[in-house]
Amino acid sequence: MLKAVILIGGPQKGTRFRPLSFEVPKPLFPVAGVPMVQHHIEACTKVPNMKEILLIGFYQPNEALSRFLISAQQEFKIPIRYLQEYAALGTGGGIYHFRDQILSGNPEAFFVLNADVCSAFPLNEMLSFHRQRSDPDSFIMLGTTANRKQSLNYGCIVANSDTHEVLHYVEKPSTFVSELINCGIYLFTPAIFHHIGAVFQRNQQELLLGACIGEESTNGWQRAEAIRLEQDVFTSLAGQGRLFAYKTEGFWSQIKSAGSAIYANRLYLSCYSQCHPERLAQNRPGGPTIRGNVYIHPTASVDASAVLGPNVSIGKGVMIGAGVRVRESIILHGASLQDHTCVLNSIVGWESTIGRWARVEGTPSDPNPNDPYAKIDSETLFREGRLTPSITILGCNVTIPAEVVILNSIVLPHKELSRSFKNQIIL
Ligand SMILES: Nc1nc2c(ncn2[C@@H]2O[C@H](COP(=O)(O)OP(=O)(O)O[C@H]3O[C@H](CO)[C@@H](O)[C@H](O)[C@@H]3O)[C@@H](O)[C@H]2O)c(=O)[nH]1
Repeated sequence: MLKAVILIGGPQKGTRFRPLSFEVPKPLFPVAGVPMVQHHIEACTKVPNMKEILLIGFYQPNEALSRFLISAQQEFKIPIRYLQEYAALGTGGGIYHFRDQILSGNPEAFFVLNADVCSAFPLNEMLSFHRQRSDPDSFIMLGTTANRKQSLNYGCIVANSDTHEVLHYVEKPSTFVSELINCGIYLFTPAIFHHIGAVFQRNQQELLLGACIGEESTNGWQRAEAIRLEQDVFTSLAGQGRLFAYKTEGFWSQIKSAGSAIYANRLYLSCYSQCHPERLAQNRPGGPTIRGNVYIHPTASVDASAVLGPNVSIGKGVMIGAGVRVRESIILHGASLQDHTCVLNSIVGWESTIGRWARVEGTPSDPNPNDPYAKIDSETLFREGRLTPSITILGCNVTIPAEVVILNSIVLPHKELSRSFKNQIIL
C-alpha cells in the first residue's frame, strides 16, 4: 500500500501571499474554485492502493483546516489527517518526526508533495518509473525544465541521460548548474528515513560537541530535528545510485505570491475541460457571456449581461451586477461587484464590495509566452524602492467606492477607500 504526505508549512511561510494569508492558511486559498491542496489530494486519490494522506505543517489547527479535512475525507473517501510540528522542522524534519505515523501499516512507498506548487501531478507515472528500477529502494524526484536564468531559483538536478540517476544536486545555486529543476514532488521508500536519520544523528553530535566546548544551545532538540531534504539529504544522496529524476512535460508552477495564484488558476482551469468539465461554466440562454475557462460557484449570482473570462474563478455567494466585466481574476466568497465594474488581473477578497463603474486592475506577472521553459518570476514586492507593478489584491472586507480606478495596488483588509489609487500599498 501507498501513502502521501503534503508539506503545508506554517504561518511564517506564505509571507509573499499577504494580505490573503491573513484570512486563511495559504494551502487553503482557493485556486480554480477549490482549496490549493485539494488539487494535491485529488491527484493522490487517483493512485491505486493509496491508503492515507497526511498533511504536515506547523499551523495551529483551526476551524477552517478542520472543516476542510472533514469535507475532503467525505468527498474522497480516504483518511486525511493533519500532523502538527511543534516548530518549523524543515522539509525533511517534519516527515522524520512523524516517521512512525507515516510507516504505520507498512506502506511500500510514500509520496511527498510541496503544498505550494500546482501541477498535473504525474504520480502514477512516477510510480511506474520507480517500479522499473532494479533497486526497489530507489527514490524518485519529479523534475521539469526551466530556462538558465530562472533555474537558479530552484533545486537544480544533473542527471544521467540514460539511467536518469541524479548525479549532482544543488539547491538554488548562485551560478548555472542545470536546466532540470526539482518540482518538490517525490516518491520515497521507508529507506529514506535511514538517510534523514543520519543527518539527525550528525546534527545531534554537533550539538553535543558544542555543549562540551561550552557553546550555548537554545532549542537544541529543535536544531537537531530541523532538516532540509534538499540541502541535507539530496545533495549527499546524489551520485550514490539511489536517487532518480523523472522528468515531466506536463504543467507545473510554484505558487509563492498572489500573482502566481492567478497563473495557477489559469493552469488548473485549462485542465478542467479534461478532468472536471462540470466545473467549467457554459454559455447558456439567459446566462452571462462566458469567454474561455471560467469557474462559477453554484451559489454565486451573476447578471445575464456580465461578461466573464477567460481564466476567472467566482467564489461562493458572490454577487455580480449588470454589465460587469471580469478577466484573469479570482473573486473570493461573499464579494460583490456592483453594476458595470471592471476587474482585470486582480484578486478580490472575501466580502469586499466594488462600487458601480469602478475599475480594479493589475498587471499580470505571467511567464514569458515566447519561452516554453519560462516560469513565473517570484516577484519581489519592491524594486529600487518602488512597488513592482503586479496584480491588484483587495484584502477581505474592502470597500471601493463607485467610479474610481484602483491600479496595481494592494489594499489591506477592512479598508474603506474614498478615491482612486495607483501603484500603492494601502495600509
Ligand atoms: N511541514 C513543513 N513544511 C515546510 C517547512 N518548510 C517548508 N515547508 C513546505 O515545503 C515546501 C517547500 O518550501 P520552501 O522551503 O519554501 O522551499 P522552496 O523555496 O519552495 O523550494 C522548494 O521547492 C521548489 C519547487 O517549488 C524546489 O525547486 C526546491 O528545490 C525546493 O524543494 C512548501 O510547500 C512549504 O510549505 C517546515 O518546516 N515544515
